[in-house]
Order: sequence, then structure tokens, then C-alpha cells
Amino acid sequence: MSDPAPKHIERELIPVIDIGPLRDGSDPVSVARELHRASREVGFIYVTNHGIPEETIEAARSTAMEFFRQPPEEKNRVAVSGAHRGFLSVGGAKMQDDAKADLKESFIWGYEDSHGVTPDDHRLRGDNRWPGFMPQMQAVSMDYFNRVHEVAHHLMRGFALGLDLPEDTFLKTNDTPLSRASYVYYPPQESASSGQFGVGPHTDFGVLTVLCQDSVGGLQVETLDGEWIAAPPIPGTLVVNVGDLLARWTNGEYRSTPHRVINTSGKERLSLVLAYDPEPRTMIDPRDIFGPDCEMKEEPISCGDYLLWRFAKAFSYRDKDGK
Ligand SMILES: O=C(O)CCC(=O)C(=O)O
Ligand SMILES: [Fe+2]
Repeated sequence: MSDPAPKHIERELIPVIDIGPLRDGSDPVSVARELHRASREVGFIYVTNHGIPEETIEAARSTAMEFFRQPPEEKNRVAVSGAHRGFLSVGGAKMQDDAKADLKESFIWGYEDSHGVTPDDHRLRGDNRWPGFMPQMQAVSMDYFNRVHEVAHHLMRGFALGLDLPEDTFLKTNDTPLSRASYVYYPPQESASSGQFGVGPHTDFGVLTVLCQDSVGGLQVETLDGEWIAAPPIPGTLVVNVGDLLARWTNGEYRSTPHRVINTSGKERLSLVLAYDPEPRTMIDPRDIFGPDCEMKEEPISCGDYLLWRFAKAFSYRDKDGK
């Protein structure tokens, strides 16, 4: 196992990008260029001026902590469903076949319309599992989801512009996205010397991840040189990273970067994570970007099929065929 201590606390390697001019339309192309550069290099980006009100983030955090503080039997009333919605207790996620199970607990929910309805056109989505004992959780969580999803949309427009494409290139099949959000709780851990992680080294499966860290720290990112560096919290920022599907869509041009969490702060840590994905039928096809003659490193695949395959390997509660 590699050394769990990060080599440097070095955040210059992970750029901080102000996405205000992309969101308000005043200078989208300059932002797009910065996003493009970062995605080809470290694959991780801090973004400022994301537009999510502090109160929305605070409300999501306090709801999440109220949920995690419930006794296990209460949380298990909304235990994760076959559609990957609900509470996933410690041990449910394992990022590598030979790894110890992650220490984290999470609560996962996804897109629903304003009537609370979720499409059931794919095995990785179905009704959200809102706990009856926390009546405010649905509204608070959906407010956060919708806001952070808007940030993901702006970023996807930015990535398209950065690749010299029309800005809607990645957003054509996006009305009912497969995106999921999670509240992720990390208890404090003594050290990682025994190969135990909050979340073990992994790349994210989907298109894009938008993470709201708290002030505790513990996220580490692997650089191109194979060194683990800390990605410490920076107040007012979100952390964005390229996922495997965006790397595949860009024929490997963008980098889906391994990362992990080791929470040795002595405090509890809470993350709000959006895994952004378009509709399941969306074909992830590099020819959308590089034209019909592109020499593809991997075959086109639908977003939904790809995620089913990856989920089957990562979550012990799922069958190996993804059901
Ligand atoms: O909590 C974090 O900082 C990272 C979470 C993460 O990597 C994930 O949920 O995929
Ligand atoms: Fe991740």
C-alpha cells in the first residue's frame, strides 16, 4: 500500500477558478480555457462564485448531520434500495476488490421533479427514500440538489466551450438526469496505516463530481507523478473533478484523477457530493467531440450501461450483474 500521508500540503497544483464570468455570460470563454487546462492536467479544480447560497449549504449540512445522528435502526428504515437511493451504512462501499471497506456512511438521493416523481427507466434510479421521521429533509435536500446541479450545468457548458464545441454539446440529453447526490459522513480515524480509509483510492465513475467539503480536511488527490497531495478546504469554494465518463467522452484527453479521504483530524467530517450524469440513454461517444474520424480508445457506451457495470463492482449490496 502506498504511504497514506500526503507528501505536501500544496494547493497550487489544484487551480482555483472563478466561474462567475461563465455563469453570468460576461466572459465564458476565458473560464472555459482555464477549465480545459485543469481538466487535462490535475483533473481537480476549486471553483469560486458558484452561486449556491450559504444558507442552502448550511441547511443541507444540518439536515445531513441530524440524519446521521439517528440510531442505526432509524437510518435503516430508509436503507439503500435496489435503485441506489437511501442510507448506505459502513461497509457498503468498497472501492477496490482487495481493499478494506470504507469507513463512511452515506445517504443517497437523486433527481425528482417538482411533484416528487422520479423516472424509473433505469435500474440505478427510482423513488428517493425520504425518512418519515425528518419531514424537512426532502425539501432541503432537493433545494441543494437543484442548486448544485445548476453549477454542474454551467461547468458542462464551460467544458464544451473549452473544447471549441457549441455550449450545449454535453447537455442535449439532460432533462431527467441520472445524477445522484450524497451526504457522506466520515467518523474520525486514528491513522490509515492499516490500509483503512474514509473512502479508499478511487476514480469517480460518472461524468463530473461537484463536492462541497466542510472545514475538516482529509481529501487527497493523486498527481500525474503518482504523489498524493492534500486538497484542503478553501472557504467559499466547491471542488470539481473529472469523472471516468468525461475522460472517456474526451477520448482520454481529460483526466479522471484518483483520490481518497483519510480523516485523522479527530473530528467528524461531512461532505455534500453531487455525481453529475446526463440521462441514462446518453451515448458517451468521443466522435461528438473529435468528429467521425476520431480514433477511439474505447467503444462508445451509454451512460446508463457504464454506470451499472461500475456500480456492480463497487457496492457489496448489489449483485455482480448490477441488480
Ligand atoms: O468526501 C470527499 O471529500 C470525497 C468524496 C468522494 O470522493 C466521493 O464521494 O466520490
Ligand atoms: Fe470520489
